[in-house]
Amino acid sequence: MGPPQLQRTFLGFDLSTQKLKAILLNSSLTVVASAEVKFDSDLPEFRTSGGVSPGPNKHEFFVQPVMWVKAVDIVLDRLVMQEADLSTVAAISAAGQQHGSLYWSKHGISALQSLDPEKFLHAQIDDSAFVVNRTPIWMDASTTKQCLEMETAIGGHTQMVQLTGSKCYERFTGPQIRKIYQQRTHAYEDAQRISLVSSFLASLFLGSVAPIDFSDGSGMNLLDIREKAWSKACLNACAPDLDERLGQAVSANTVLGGVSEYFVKRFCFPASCQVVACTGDNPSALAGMLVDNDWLSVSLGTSDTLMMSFEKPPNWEEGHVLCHPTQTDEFMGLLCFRNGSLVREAMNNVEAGGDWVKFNELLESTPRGNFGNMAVHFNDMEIIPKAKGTLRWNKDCLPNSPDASKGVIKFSSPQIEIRALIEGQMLHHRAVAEDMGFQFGTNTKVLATGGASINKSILQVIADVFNAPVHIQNESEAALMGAAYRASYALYRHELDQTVPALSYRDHVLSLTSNNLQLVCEPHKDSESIYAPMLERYKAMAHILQSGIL
Ligand SMILES: Nc1ncnc2c1ncn2[C@@H]1O[C@H](COP(=O)(O)OP(=O)(O)O)[C@@H](O)[C@H]1O
Ligand SMILES: O=C(CO)[C@@H](O)[C@H](O)COP(=O)(O)O
Repeated sequence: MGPPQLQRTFLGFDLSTQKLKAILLNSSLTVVASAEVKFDSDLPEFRTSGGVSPGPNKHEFFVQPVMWVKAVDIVLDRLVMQEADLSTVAAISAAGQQHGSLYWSKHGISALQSLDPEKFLHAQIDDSAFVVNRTPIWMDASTTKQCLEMETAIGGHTQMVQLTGSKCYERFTGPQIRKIYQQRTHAYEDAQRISLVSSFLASLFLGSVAPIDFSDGSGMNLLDIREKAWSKACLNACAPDLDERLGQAVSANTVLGGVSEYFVKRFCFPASCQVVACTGDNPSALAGMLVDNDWLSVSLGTSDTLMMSFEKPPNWEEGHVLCHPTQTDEFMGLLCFRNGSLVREAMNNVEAGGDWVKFNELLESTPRGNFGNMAVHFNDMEIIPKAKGTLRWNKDCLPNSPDASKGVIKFSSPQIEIRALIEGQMLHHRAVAEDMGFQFGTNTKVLATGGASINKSILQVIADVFNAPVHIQNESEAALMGAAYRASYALYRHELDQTVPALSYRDHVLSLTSNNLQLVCEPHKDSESIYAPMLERYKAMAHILQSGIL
């Protein structure tokens, strides 16, 4: 047995749309155990599809919070079954899908503080712990009215962008809270505290309601991202007495306190184990990627997201600017595309019987550029641009031709359908990233993560459309790794003699582990000549879909 410091482990979680994942890293930040709980298949009693349920009204999506609590019970049991030694865990942190909100009842807060280690968490943090049992998540797009009201109240969307880094988006937590306040006023009044999904996980481990961190807090249209404090104007525009329900926001590097006695007694965590502020899954993915500012980070989870670091917030009113999770003086740019994996999955089911190997064979059997066939599939209302519908163009369709808005009904083969989907998705992502100010150039490198990043055929299309080499890390789950890395860094800062200068987050992590980047795909030489004109055609197609809903 080595010295105690070398026996310490760090536990990270990622509560994303479809799963709860856990990872245990040793003192050299290498994986020693991992486990996951898939909501649809492991918790069928909640009847989710892709981890969520549609609400009764258009664009409404929700989750029952108890499902997430139950998933925590199960994932910890699964770690123990793998003989993970939880008595070595020095610090815990987590990532959570962004924007979702949980509304704690008075009873829920006292239950958190007095958990009985003889019982499951879900038997104690049950429906009565929350005043809203069908809690909105990021897929919910039903708050257009509240967005307008909030922006109007603070003087328009430019003002909202200046303050919070984003104009009001339907899924952002502020408009969602306002909807609860307006439509379920009693529930809002009874809510003692409001958590994000990330700070909810921190609360379970802490045994009291945990603060929201600046990065995930930037996805609410409530935080002043420059001042790193709730904006009074935005709070007032949202709902009354909101500051006391949110509590003070903190840096993602904050050690919040010791783990709840429940985990010490039930799972043998050491009493010294510290809980570190949790953050959103996208900021956590950026933290897990350990890359510098030349890189474009691409997460292919349920949503496709692009992430980049900025020293100063870019001047664009679409997209999102968040407080950076690890470089505390900097910002991160985030673009989120709703029509990501679920659209690919639907196409895989129809055209390749749900078999990704077959899907890839079909994708690879068509040439780059797809003989001039292109498609845009916004099955659900896309976030940027706000557009819905499907449009297929063959080589003869031109932006000004009379049938441009109808396009063609179906392509002649599954091969063409599949390539048109993947090329169309990546052209969409590139066009929006360029609008945000990301410059694709000879230095650009892409790092891919998330569930679909194991698919090399899709990564090759990204390399070609972005005209940049694509890398992956050894572990395909950057958000999860980021959670455990941050736990290690915050504890290092917490224990550091204050007279000694602290290493940066990246230097700390890289002093313990290597980055393990693997180059997986390089762009073909003719890529730019093929995809530059297609980018213009894509823009015309997206414009047609966008005009359709205006
Ligand atoms: N081989 C594959 N090729 C393409 N997509 C895949 C593959 N394996 C899994 N996926 C996609 O990954 C998605 C889940 O990614 P994940 O990052 O776990 O999601 P989340 O973190 O949002 O819960 C699934 O919706 C699935 O479509
Ligand atoms: O809404 C956003 C980001 O703004 C989503 O990216 C959610 O954070 C869900 O993440 P995944 O489960 O798709 O990783």
